[in-house]
Amino acid sequence: MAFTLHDLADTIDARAAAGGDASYTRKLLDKGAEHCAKKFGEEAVETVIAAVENDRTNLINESADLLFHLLVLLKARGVTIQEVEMALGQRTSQSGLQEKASRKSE
Ligand SMILES: N=c1c2ncn([C@@H]3O[C@H](COP(=O)(O)OP(=O)(O)OP(=O)(O)O)[C@@H](O)[C@H]3O)c2ncn1[C@@H]1O[C@H](COP(=O)(O)O)[C@@H](O)[C@H]1O
Repeated sequence: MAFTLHDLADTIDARAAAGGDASYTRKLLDKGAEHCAKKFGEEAVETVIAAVENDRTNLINESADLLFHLLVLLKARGVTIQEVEMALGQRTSQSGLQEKASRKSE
């Protein structure tokens, strides 16, 4: 069976609950949400560079780093992947352009 973001989120939950610091995830979380956000930003920039350079292998690897750091950031702020999926699910009844227009009128 394919490895999913839910599997990764479960691993991150387990690392957060475990004692000690022999874990990169735990190290990030112990440094706080602001540090996790900074790391996510760095990975986003590296992903952008890979995309602009049209480096397919790097784009895949940087995207994996980016998604891992997003899940750690969500964990640091107490947001679950299910909540993000719910937000995406609520958008399926309208197009991206409609969703953008509705935000402008708020
Ligand atoms: N998917 C990942 C994953 N992707 C990227 N990374 C780490 O993210 C870091 C990003 O690279 P950088 O060069 O930006 O970071 P760095 O210079 O090493 O780190 P800093 O000292 O700057 O924080 C690397 O150290 C990668 O190993 C990950 N670390 C862990 N996971 C997953 O999380 C699981 C739990 O990992 P641990 O918490 O380490 O047990 C692992 O089994 C993996 O499935």
